[in-house]
Amino acid sequence: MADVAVLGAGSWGTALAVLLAKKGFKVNLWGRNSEQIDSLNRARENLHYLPGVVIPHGVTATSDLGESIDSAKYIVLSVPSHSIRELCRKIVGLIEEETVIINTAKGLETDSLKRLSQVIEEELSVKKPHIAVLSGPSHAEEVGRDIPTAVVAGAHKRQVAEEVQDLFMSPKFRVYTNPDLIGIELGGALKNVIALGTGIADGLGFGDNTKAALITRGVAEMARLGVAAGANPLTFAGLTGIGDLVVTCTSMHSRNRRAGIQIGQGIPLEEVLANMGMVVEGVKATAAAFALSKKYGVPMPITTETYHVLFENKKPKEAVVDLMLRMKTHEVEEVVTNLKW
Ligand SMILES: NC(=O)c1ccc[n+]([C@@H]2O[C@H](COP(=O)([O-])OP(=O)(O)OC[C@H]3O[C@@H](n4cnc5c(N)ncnc54)[C@H](O)[C@@H]3O)[C@@H](O)[C@H]2O)c1
Ligand SMILES: O=P(O)(O)OC[C@H](O)CO
Repeated sequence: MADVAVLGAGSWGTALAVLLAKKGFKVNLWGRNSEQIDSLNRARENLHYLPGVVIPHGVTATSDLGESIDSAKYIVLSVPSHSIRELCRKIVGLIEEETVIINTAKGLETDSLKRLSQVIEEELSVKKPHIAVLSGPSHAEEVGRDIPTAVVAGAHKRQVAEEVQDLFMSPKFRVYTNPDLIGIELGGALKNVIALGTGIADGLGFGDNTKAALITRGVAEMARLGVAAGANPLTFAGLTGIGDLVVTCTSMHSRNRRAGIQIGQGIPLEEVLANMGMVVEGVKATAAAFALSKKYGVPMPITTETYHVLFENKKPKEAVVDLMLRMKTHEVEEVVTNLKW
């Protein structure tokens, strides 16, 4: 019997499986592609998604979903956000009431605009498992190589968040807890939108001033939407807000930033996505965030301009001019801080 089943054998699922196996847990890693799974078991390395990281023998990879779950108490979801609902429908008959489902995907459901924990809760409602999220600044390439990293576990119940904290916590992987699921999940999804925008600015050849402006004004619009949706604004000042923004907007590991750079250089979106070979969550998240900003009546200028560039063929340079010259305003918003002149 496995202790943990990690569903999704891409970069993140593999890195988390490696981390848990190094802690001594028996881990089953499920991937839908049987050839890739066979290769992973043979080479003890995920050659496409996480090259150079040795997979310990505590990890057993399989393409059989039922076999992977194997009565595991903890199930980690590490597939792209657009496939979370479909995966939950497949596992609902395989889990127990006391199972802990830990979502690690960062995104929103594009049609319903729901957060992923809401999607999971809906699909698994007959079993009522415990649901948690794990999020924060954490590139698989670094976690797989034991580079010190700090993230956040969130859940409605403190005891569940603390269980997840204990499960993952290691000398190289520090886990905090936070009850603010709305803030954690919106932070994880929206930072990818700002990273695309920041990448576009890099692709246009702009500098560090531009990046600092986009990161800082990015967290302002993320928090503004978060507050309207019921989040704690302070969550956006934490690891799942500014922390994940910094790592995604500055690192060459980030697929969202790299995709943005290419778009800024004039390469069409379809071509960029076709060549990436990995998920670029920020593209779908941009459409969802743009719709949420309208739904809540919250201005999100960077998200809006990123949406125009990605989906309406607006020239990135024009988007920058429109951002710079939009209606002048003051910096600190009452909605976030209650500070008034
Ligand atoms: N890579 C990271 O550093 C990192 C860190 C934190 C969170 N995340 C999040 O984890 C999630 C997964 O990202 P990733 O980096 O592992 O992506 P990836 O592109 O590296 O791998 C995705 C994996 O999911 C599989 N997959 C795709 N569609 C599927 C479907 N419909 N059903 C089942 N499997 C499917 C692919 O075959 C692949 O194995 C994303 O939401 C991402 O934002 C990634
Ligand atoms: O490679 P990205 O842009 O999907 O970012 C990966 C992680 O979310 C960073 O925390």
